[in-house]
Amino acid sequence: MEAKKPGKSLRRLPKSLQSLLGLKTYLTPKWIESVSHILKDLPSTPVIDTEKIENHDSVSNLCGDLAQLNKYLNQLSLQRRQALNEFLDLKGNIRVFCRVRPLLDDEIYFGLRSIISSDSSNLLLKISETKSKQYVLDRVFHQQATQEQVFSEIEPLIKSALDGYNVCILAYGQTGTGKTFTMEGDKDSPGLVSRGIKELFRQALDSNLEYMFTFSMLEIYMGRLRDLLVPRNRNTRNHNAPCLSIQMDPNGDVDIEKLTSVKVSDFNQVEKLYKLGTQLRSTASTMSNSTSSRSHCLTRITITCIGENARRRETSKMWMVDLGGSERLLKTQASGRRLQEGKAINLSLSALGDVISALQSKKHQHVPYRNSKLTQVLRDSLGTDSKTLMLVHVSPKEEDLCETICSLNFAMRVKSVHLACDEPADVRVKREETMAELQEKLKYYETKCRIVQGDIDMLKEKLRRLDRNTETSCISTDTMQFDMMNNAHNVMDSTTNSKSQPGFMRPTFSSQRKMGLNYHMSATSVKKPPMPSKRKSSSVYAESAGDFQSDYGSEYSTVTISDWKNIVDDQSECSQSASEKSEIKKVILQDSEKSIRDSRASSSSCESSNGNMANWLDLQMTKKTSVTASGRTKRVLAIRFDEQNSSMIQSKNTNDFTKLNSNASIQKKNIGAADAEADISFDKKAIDELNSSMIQSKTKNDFMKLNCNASSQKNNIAAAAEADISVNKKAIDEFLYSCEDAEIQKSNQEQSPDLATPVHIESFDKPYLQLVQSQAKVNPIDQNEENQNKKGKQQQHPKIIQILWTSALLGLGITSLGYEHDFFNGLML
Ligand SMILES: Nc1ncnc2c1ncn2[C@@H]1O[C@H](COP(=O)(O)OP(=O)(O)OP(=O)(O)O)[C@@H](O)[C@H]1O
Repeated sequence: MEAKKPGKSLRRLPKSLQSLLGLKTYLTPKWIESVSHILKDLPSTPVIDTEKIENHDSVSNLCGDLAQLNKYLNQLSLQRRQALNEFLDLKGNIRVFCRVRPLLDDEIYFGLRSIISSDSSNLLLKISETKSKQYVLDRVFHQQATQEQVFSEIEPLIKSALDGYNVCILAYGQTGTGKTFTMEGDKDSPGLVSRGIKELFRQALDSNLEYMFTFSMLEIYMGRLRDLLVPRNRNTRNHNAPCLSIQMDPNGDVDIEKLTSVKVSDFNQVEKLYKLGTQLRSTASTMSNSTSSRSHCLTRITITCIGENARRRETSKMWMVDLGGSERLLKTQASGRRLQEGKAINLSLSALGDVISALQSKKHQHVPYRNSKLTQVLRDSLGTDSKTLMLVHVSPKEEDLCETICSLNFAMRVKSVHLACDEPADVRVKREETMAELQEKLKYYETKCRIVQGDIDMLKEKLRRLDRNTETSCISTDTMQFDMMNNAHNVMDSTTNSKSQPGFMRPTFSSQRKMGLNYHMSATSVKKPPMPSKRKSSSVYAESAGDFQSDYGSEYSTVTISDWKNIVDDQSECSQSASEKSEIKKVILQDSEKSIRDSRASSSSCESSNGNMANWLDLQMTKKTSVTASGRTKRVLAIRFDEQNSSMIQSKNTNDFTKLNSNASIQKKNIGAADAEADISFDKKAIDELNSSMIQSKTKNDFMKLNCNASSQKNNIAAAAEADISVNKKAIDEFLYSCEDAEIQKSNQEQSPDLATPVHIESFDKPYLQLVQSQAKVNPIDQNEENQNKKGKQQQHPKIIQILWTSALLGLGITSLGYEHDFFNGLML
């Protein structure tokens, strides 16, 4: 059989024997002499596992390269960011686009003709047969422009949002001109919200940084802010829903109290939430539009970059706003509630125009944010330090001419001053040249970033492969040694009178009794190497939720969106996915809410940490009283654990891998540590730990690779265990048969009190030999490992090592028990 390379344990042998000699006062001179002989015969230099060393060499080289590349990538990213920011500054931080709605089928049917013609930045409006008016905008999308084309102009803003800028995209226009179509889109042509968020996740994945996203949705209906991620009763949703309030935090950031924020990690999660939110939005049939939006719908995604200081802000926001339709109230002949709604929308749109105009002119000291809830909410995302895009929608119909002129006048009011006709031609040319240069730079940096990122990924892959190899060889060698020692440990377990001693050196139970040492032995006294503490399954989220809990003295209830879907609007739409229990809502309730809830006799399920949706909905309906409470409350939604797993499968995160990898190495070390106090069952625990740490991971690659590591470890451990079991059994057998002297194994002493007295091998009769062998067979650890992996590969130790070890063990046992004889001499080869 092929001899296995000597590993860690053999290298440690001299050291162990040296420390053995340190106990010479307790040992007989003959024993010392024998051990000294063994030492002399040992190779003077430690045996080196060259394969492992080579690996480590390459690993350290690769790590060095990786660090350099990461540094370079960070520099490139910074330069890219600067170029982008300059580019957007030149383009204007507040830009105004115009989109012309195509004539709809019924309009074509009735022979209506468009009064608008356009090119990329000019719009010509036919006012009469003889008169036209021209408008110059940052960009004009003609009637046939697709959603993709519109989105392509928005893309740079997504990058800015990831770079830490607040971004605000607003769809403005007369009712029925296609604002909702642009933002929401339909099944075949999704709108800007879906595309924007998808792109956000894509770019986040491509970058070498780690991001955290949360999703929120609210509407401003008649001056009231309402959470669109909180279900409301269908009949009362427009009137009795709780109203959120706006606060400014000390940094000047807007904070909307009680607004639900859902942590999201992929687009699918966002899509579900967005669909739910839009279903709750207030709409009604008007003369202009059968499903007219009667409120402003604001979708927010917050982006937090973990461990990156070079961003503009630690947490940035991207707002995507579908504004309510502007309308001439006289024309719509609205009355009652529709009239009130129309007035509220027009007032807030006018306030928005004032704010943007003030920001654009840069002459105003005062920006009138406080004039409407809309501008208060968007305050920190409309300023000079943010990127704003206003998409003005117009109708091509002649009958809408007045509204179109109003909308375009609004666009002129808010559009960038530098694009006005009064910009001198030479200034304009210069600006355009600089922009073109910056665009080139941007392209260069982006390509370079991609190439470097590719190199980094390649190096990481190499590292993983090397690491796996190292791990495998480490485990297969060390575990084998470890098991061997473990068997020795079974033979001669010990107390901890000298922790620095190898386990096998410690006195046996009976010898301690003989020596009168205070000895307590129990199964639990066997020490295990330290285990990494088990983390909660819903890692980051649970932690943050815990913080909220302590901050606000509140408690959670949990609601699944499937329940929610069943209760909230549109049964038919929701039923399709009603069985998907995808998200868990973790809501932190304030004390007032809690007391209301507690007082409800039937709310037992709500009181548990996993309250059901019906109770939660009930709670929403009783909130009329609770919203007046002064205490601050946060609502937080978390994605269900299995959903997180699926999302982590889709994400790529190098930090996680490193963390997990280091976890894995800890485990590996623990597994590999040839400590006689450990046992094989620890390996199984270590694997469980490793598996649990994998579950906490957020990345597919890491998950897969770690899984692969874990299984290879499992296999290795099982294989090594099996090999060792057989090797050890064989060694014991051989030793027992070939040597004339031996001591009874400690395990036998413990398990058979009548055998506790040491017995010479001379006195071994056949039944005793059978007993020793059967002990080895019934050793539960061995049995377990054998059952675990019967197909594991057999591994061999050089016979000499086995004899040396066993000699040392038995020698110590015998001498410490006071038996002196020459058996060592017989062992010397
Ligand atoms: N670019 C477009 N291509 C095709 N259809 C469009 C386009 N823009 C709008 N429409 C259609 O016009 C109709 C009205 O559009 P939409 O509801 O989006 O208008 P709106 O501005 O949101 O109205 P409101 O302010 O009342 O909510 C819808 O049927 C929509 O499908």
